[in-house]
Amino acid sequence: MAEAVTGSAEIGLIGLGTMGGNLALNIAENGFSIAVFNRTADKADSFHASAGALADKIVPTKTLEDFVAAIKSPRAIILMVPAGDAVDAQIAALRPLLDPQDLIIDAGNANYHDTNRRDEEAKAAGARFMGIGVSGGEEGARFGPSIMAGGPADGWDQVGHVLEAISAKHGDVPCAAHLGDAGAGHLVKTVHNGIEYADMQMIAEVYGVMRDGFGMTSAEIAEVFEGWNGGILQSYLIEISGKVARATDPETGRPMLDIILDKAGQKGTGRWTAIEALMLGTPASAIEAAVAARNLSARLDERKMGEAVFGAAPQASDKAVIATQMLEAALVAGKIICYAQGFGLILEAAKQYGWAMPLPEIAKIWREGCIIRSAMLNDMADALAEDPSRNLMLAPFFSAKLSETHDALRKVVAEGALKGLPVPALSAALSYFDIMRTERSTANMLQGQRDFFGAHGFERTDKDGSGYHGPWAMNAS
Ligand SMILES: NC(=O)C1=CN([C@@H]2O[C@H](COP(=O)(O)OP(=O)(O)OC[C@H]3O[C@@H](n4cnc5c(N)ncnc54)[C@H](OP(=O)(O)O)[C@@H]3O)[C@@H](O)[C@H]2O)C=CC1
Ligand SMILES: O=C(CO)[C@H](O)[C@H](O)COP(=O)(O)O
Repeated sequence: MAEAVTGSAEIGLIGLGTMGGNLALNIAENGFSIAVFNRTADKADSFHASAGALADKIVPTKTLEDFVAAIKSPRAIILMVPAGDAVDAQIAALRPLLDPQDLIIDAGNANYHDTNRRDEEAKAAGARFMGIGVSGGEEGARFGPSIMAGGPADGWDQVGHVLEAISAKHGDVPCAAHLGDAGAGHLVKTVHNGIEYADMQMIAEVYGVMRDGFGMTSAEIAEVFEGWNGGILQSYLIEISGKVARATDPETGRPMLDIILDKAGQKGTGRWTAIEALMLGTPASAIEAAVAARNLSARLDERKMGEAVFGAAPQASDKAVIATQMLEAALVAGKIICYAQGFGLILEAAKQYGWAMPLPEIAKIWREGCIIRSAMLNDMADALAEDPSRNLMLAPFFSAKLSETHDALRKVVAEGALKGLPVPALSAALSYFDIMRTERSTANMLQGQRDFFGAHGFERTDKDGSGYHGPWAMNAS
């Protein structure tokens, strides 16, 4: 175990990559002295040397022992390394050097089940651990991310003021909050990313209708996104979609979008969201469709073979039938539905773990700094404050918006189906909407089938109770 206080740095950070380096500069710029350490140890010195006026606030260290010794006790140490084994290995290397009251904070994109486990392991060892989700990419980390914290309340008491200071601000309200115990912060970050996947996918789908259906150029599409960003869809993702569509390749002079290969990467958080939704039995079909679309995009060779066998599907779509205003309305509907699914998933997980998850607070800390920041989150915060357990699409503001836009969503999905323009996330959102407004669904047939082949029993519409069987029991084969 380490000796008592030797250092003066107010906080420590391990992992000077894209996120960690920028977060460390942000912390220093906000007036907190910070000790830094990196696996490739020389990076700490080069980072320090390139920190300019902020160098005074940064203590570079080359061994874990020196790093730990440089931090004021009780220590708070942020890890910004890749999720999984790297986090466990870093914790294992640090613990023997720390005092029990010291706090390790995993600020990477962890699977919240890992965070729950690490929290239990820390508690069993009499130590303290927090998991915080940080969103905003490189620029957010440097100038103000959205921060979703989970872990012991005394951990938040120790570092909350630093996290609030470095976070993005909505007006003067920090986009950082303590959301619950253990993995609560990482769960919320994961769902944030799941929503991010769906939002991005739906934007890509309407881009596809404009490109392949309407035959619009990238510049024309950029103009549409730029226009939408001045309206109800105002958001970081619409804004950057306009910028991506507007950009030209410096090498060839061609639109960037014509140069970028159509194979989407993924680091796993969208998939974690979809898996979690399935495990918790809560519908997140728009998010699942977005994950599946990324998986399909990666199968470029198979897609080429498919095109060779069946011919390219997209056919021209009549702009008079599907105007760009209709695409905008379809995106509004899809967006409301994917957020309804995301917040529903958070609510379900919170129930399972007994976390008093503050849903309106989550919408508030997503208003700035993070990748899914948008004007609509303000209205979502208000709607969730009215009733956090109600499906978001039933809140009066959003039910009115959906009533105005679901017809456009249907027309876009129908046109996509007719013209071979894939719109899987918008289509999943539409099916969710249709199912969620149908009192009498078709699951009576499923129950009949289950009872027929497995005597699973069903409930009746005309009597109370369960475990009823149909007249087919003797005939089943
Ligand atoms: N990039 C983004 O937009 C966002 C990323 N995140 C999350 O932040 C975390 C860091 O991501 P990012 O900064 O982009 O990643 P980078 O690849 O830029 O940096 C990774 C850092 O972790 C260190 N590292 C890698 N492997 C190990 C290991 N086994 N043990 C100790 N240190 C290790 C690297 O050290 P070395 O220099 O030696 O390689 C480097 O400092 C991830 O969890 C990521 O998911 C969260 C939000 C946004
Ligand atoms: O957390 C993030 C943004 O919020 C990261 O940028 C994340 O890497 C994005 O996910 P993916 O790489 O799977 O697209």
